[in-house]
Amino acid sequence: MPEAPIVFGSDHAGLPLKSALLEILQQQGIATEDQGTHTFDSCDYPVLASEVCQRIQQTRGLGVLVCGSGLGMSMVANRYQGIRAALCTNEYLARMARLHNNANILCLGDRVLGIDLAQSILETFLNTPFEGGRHQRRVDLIDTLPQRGQ
Ligand SMILES: O=C(CO)[C@H](O)[C@H](O)[C@H](O)COP(=O)(O)O
Repeated sequence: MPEAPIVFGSDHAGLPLKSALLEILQQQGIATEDQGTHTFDSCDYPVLASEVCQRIQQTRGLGVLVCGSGLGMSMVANRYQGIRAALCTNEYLARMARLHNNANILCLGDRVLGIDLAQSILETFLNTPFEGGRHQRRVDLIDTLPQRGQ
C-alpha cells in the first residue's frame, strides 16, 4: 500500500461513487485526500482532473478520478506530464495498469460501475505493484516519444 495519501477527485456525476470509495478506504485506515467536487451542482471535469493531477505531480502517489463514464477524466489526466491515467472497468485492467503501465491515476465511471465492482477494481489497483524490467523502458518512452513528435 502506498505511503502518500490517495488523492480523489470527481465531477458531480462521479460524486456518489467517489464518496462511497472514500468511506471504504477511510474505514480501512488508508489516508485519503478529496480535491472535490463536494456538491451535486453541475461542474466541469477538466477542472477537477487538473487539481488531482497537479497534486499527484507533487506527492508522486496514486490518485482516483471519477466522472460519469470515466472517459473525460482520463482524457484530461493523460495530458499532464508524468501522469499515466487508466480507465478501468474490471480487475484485470486495474492489475495490468499497475503491473505493466505503472499507472498512477485510476479513472472510474460512476454511471458504468456498481460500488462492489468499483471497490474491487480500486483495491486491485492499490495493491498491485509495478513490475518494472522491460516495462520501465516502455513507460519511459511514454513521456519521451510524443515530445520528439514520433
Ligand atoms: O466526461 C464525461 C464524459 O466523458 C463524464 O462522464 C461527465 O461526468 C459527464 O459528461 C457529465 O454529464 P452531465 O450530463 O453534465 O451530468
